[in-house]
Order: sequence, then structure tokens, then C-alpha cells
Amino acid sequence: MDLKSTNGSLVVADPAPITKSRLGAYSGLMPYSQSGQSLVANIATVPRKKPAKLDDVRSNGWLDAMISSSPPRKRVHKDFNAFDIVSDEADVAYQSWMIRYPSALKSFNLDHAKNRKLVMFLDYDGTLSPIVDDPDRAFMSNEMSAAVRSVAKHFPTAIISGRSRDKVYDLVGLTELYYAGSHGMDIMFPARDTVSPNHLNCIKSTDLQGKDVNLFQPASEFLPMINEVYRTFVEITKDIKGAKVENHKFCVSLHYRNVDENSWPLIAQYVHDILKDYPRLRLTHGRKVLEVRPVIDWHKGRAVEFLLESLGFSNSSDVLPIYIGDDRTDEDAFKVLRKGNRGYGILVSTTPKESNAFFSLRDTSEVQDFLESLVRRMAQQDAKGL
Ligand SMILES: O=P(O)(O)OC[C@H]1O[C@H](O[C@H]2O[C@H](CO)[C@@H](O)[C@H](O)[C@H]2O)[C@H](O)[C@@H](O)[C@@H]1O
Repeated sequence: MDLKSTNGSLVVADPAPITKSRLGAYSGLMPYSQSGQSLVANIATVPRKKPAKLDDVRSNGWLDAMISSSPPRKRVHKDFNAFDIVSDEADVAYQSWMIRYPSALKSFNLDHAKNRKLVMFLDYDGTLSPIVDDPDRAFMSNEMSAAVRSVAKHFPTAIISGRSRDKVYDLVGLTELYYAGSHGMDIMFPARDTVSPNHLNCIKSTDLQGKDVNLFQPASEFLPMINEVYRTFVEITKDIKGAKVENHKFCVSLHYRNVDENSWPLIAQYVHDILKDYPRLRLTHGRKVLEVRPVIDWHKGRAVEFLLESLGFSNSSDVLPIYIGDDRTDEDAFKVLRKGNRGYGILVSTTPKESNAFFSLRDTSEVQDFLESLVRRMAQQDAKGL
């Protein structure tokens, strides 16, 4: 993989092949060495001044990405006729977008599986729980929880989230699922499942119920660095009303959804300046959230491949993976499935967007309908003895 710097923002290009290093870890996953620099930049103790200029984030596109990162809320217009026209135009655009990304509710059927075992991958925020202002209150409805549980009875099912594995487990609370947190950089799976000898950074552990499990944490050496960045972010945002920082163990989230738009450039410039001191970290954009994570060749798509392998499904002719997700970080998983027609990505979106997904669903309630309909169709097949 090559790191290019455009106006100070890091761009990841062409992943290098993963080869085993003498240390036993895979060198393709290793941080990109910068001669003479320690892993932890040790700058947290230096007080940060307000950035003098906010030009970098305007010219490098961060600000535009921040603005467009989540669809705007529907506004109630006083002029109802004007509102109707706008909605009609939006509907037409959405309908023509759906020609390219047909609704999974209408267009996916079990014939797509053709005797292959279906494996379900689910993102959490915006997919199983609606987007809300407070990330600590992003709960799944009881109906959605029941739908996910039923799906997991029929198909191996995993949650792959940007949140820490513990947080997403607390929110979902279903023991029958596999969980991958920190955008796939923290995967827990049962000890009985295969661990490929390729994955040497797998360790044995126990889950909250005391069961033996395997843990795969390819970014474990970044823990101190991530903690340091988390503390720095908390410090710089303490006077910015509405900003919220979350420590997701192997990545940090800085939310600006509830911050006055006039302060967005300031937040972006702070993050931009801080990242200059951490060449081994990079920024990704989520829905009204800036996410900082290690520069390693690992993402939600790699986590999907890893879990398929651990489940014994490396042979793609046996299995049909489906991945449902709503944001940019899910595109890595969609890409992996699209490659070689391995499986199907389903994008959850109320607005048209370019995607590597194959199908679409409008919102979390359609996700629930889709999961319920899969279970119904499976039950019908079972009843017919197919
Ligand atoms: O990979 P995901 O499970 O989709 O997690 C991505 C981020 O989700 C959360 O933030 C988003 O949802 C919040 C609750 O609805 C919303 O307030 C926020 O604006 C969204 O960005 C989570 O808090 C982030 O840390 C995750 O990275």
C-alpha cells in the first residue's frame, strides 16, 4: 500500500500484498514505518492552540465531505406547494436511482442463493437502529431485535460496526451472533471455529458468559496511540458545544452532528493539524462523524473475508454472503462482495448515492421487513422440504 499526502490529508492507495514478517505478524497489516518516529507521538501534553487558519480543510475537501456525509433532515415548509414539488423531484430521482440499485425487498429472492449457504453481515447504526442525535441512545426496536434473532437461527449472522465491540454488543445484546467492532479491527468468534494459520495475531480469550473464544485484533499495537488521540480530541472539543468524542478502542469518533455548522471548519482544522503528528493514523468520514483509525490494510471488507474463512466458508461456491450497511465504511465490504460476484451488498439509503452495493433498502424499517421476509421464505422452503 502506498501513502500519498494531498494537502496534508492521507490517501490510501494500492494495498501491498500481505506477506509474513519475521515477527510473525503480517507485514501488509503493519503500520507504515516512518524512520526515527516512535509509535506514540507523545504530543498529548502539549497544549493546543486554536488553529490560526482554516484553509487546509476547505481545499482538501474535508469540509465538503463533512457537509455531505448524512442526508439533511426533512424540513417542514410553510409553503406546502413548494414542498410537494421538491418531494416529487426527489422521488423521481430516487426511483431512477433504484433502477441501478433495485430494492432488495422486491428483487432479492432465495433463488439467488442456488443451494449456497446464506451468511448475513449487518452494520449497526443507520441499518439496525435509526440515526439519532445522541449516539448513546441509538437503540434497536424490539421488533428489529426479534428479526435479527430469527435470521441468526437460519443463517450465520455477524454484526460489523464502527463502534467498539463491547458497545455494539451492549446495544444488540444477542449472544447468538458474531461481533466485529472498530470497523472490523476487533473480531470475536467461538473457539470451535477455524483459525487460519495466516492469522497469527489471533488470541484465546473468554466472552462475558465465560465461554472460550478467539479474538482477532490486527491493530492491537495502536491502543496507546488511539487512547492518546482520544484524550487530545476530548481536550480540543471541550469548549465546542455539541461535539462528542467516542473511544472505540482501535479508532476514535468525533461527532459534529449537534455542533453549530459555523464551528465545523474549526473542528476539521483541529483534527487535520493533530493528524499531522500521527502519520500512522488516517481519517475517514462517517455520518456527521470524523473517524480516526490506524493506517493498516484492514477494514469491514477484510473482516467479512476473515469471518467467512473462520466459519469454514473460504470456498465461495458454498456460500452467499449478504452485507447490509448504510455508510461509506460499508463500501469496503460491498466492494469485496461485488468482486467476482461473491455476494450481495445492500445499501440502506433514503437518497440516491454511488455505491458498490447491488441492492438497496430505504431505511431501517425496510431492513426489518427484508430480514423478516427472508425468515418467512426460509420457513416455507423448510416446510416444503426443499
Ligand atoms: O459502523 P456503524 O455501526 O454504522 O457505526 C458507525 C458510527 O455510528 C455511530 O454514529 C452514527 O450514529 C449515531 C446514532 O444514530 C449518530 O448520532 C451519528 O451522527 C452517526 O455518525 C457511532 O456513534 C459512531 O462512533 C460509529 O462510528
